[in-house]
Amino acid sequence: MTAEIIDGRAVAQQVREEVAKGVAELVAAGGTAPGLATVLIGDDPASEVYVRSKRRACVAAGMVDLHRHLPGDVPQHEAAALLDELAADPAVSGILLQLPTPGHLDAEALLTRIPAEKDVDGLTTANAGLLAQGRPGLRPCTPSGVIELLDRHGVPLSGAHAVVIGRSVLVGKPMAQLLLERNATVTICHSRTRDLAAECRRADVLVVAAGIPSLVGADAVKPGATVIDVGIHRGEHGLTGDVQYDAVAEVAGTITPVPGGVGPMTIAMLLANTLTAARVQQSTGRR
Ligand SMILES: Nc1nc2c(c(=O)[nH]1)N[C@@H](CN(C=O)c1ccc(C(=O)N[C@@H](CCC(=O)O)C(=O)O)cc1)CN2
Repeated sequence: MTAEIIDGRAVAQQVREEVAKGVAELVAAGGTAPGLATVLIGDDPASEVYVRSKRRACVAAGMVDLHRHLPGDVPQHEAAALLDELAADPAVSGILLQLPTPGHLDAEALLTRIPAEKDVDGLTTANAGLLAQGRPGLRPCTPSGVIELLDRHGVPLSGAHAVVIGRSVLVGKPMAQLLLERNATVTICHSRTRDLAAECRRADVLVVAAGIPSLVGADAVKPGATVIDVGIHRGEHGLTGDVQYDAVAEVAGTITPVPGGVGPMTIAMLLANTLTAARVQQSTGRR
């Protein structure tokens, strides 16, 4: 059996077109084009690539690019002051602090400067709390992109057994909560999980966000399962994920590739969140 491949680039393009339409409608109705402030600190090459893609996507969707770049040795109080300035600026609908930040900075403390309604990355304590309580809020981009991929491919979640490998604040924990919100039975696995392969074999939907190249092989996948690979690793053979793609594609029913799977959805969902944030701010007169 060879798995159906989920084309993340195609779904991301659909989402981006829908967002562009939403922006045009907002402006036609007398609103203001959403403004996205990406904040990049330092010159990590991968972060530069991601932020450039976010800025291009933002402009292509009809939004205003309000990017800010700080030097890698910026003191904590200056980075915090920039976020405070963006938080107070009515032209800024959404703020995104690109992660990771340089080691001398306390990224968690910086995130607290972002108001929940402008937190288009869904990473503040306020939005994480709303998600944990099952209340509306801005959701982290990568896990909400995974849900979008599953929905648009008709993968049933209610009553399904979902296994998430990874417990990061960026992906694993919110992923598990979003799956729970959709009535999946969710198991979270991590580095101390005993017999990882046995846990994974119980999954109808397996989301791998471990950050370990080729961690999941065919022995860990139930025949016909949906396998979503969130990992991304740069090696001599190009980009690879946390899943042994060729072997797992022989067992799974549906699978995401790397590249071209979850990655493009991260940027598409950032745009969707920015439009949502702008709509809420403009409808409540906060802008
Ligand atoms: N503040 C944030 N920081 C980081 C996040 C995030 O969601 N918010 N996620 C990652 C990196 N990331 C976005 O920032 C990201 C990763 C991958 C992709 C992507 O499109 N990947 C492509 C391959 C692109 C390439 O050639 O490198 C793919 O998988 O097809 C987009 C965004 C960490 N930091």
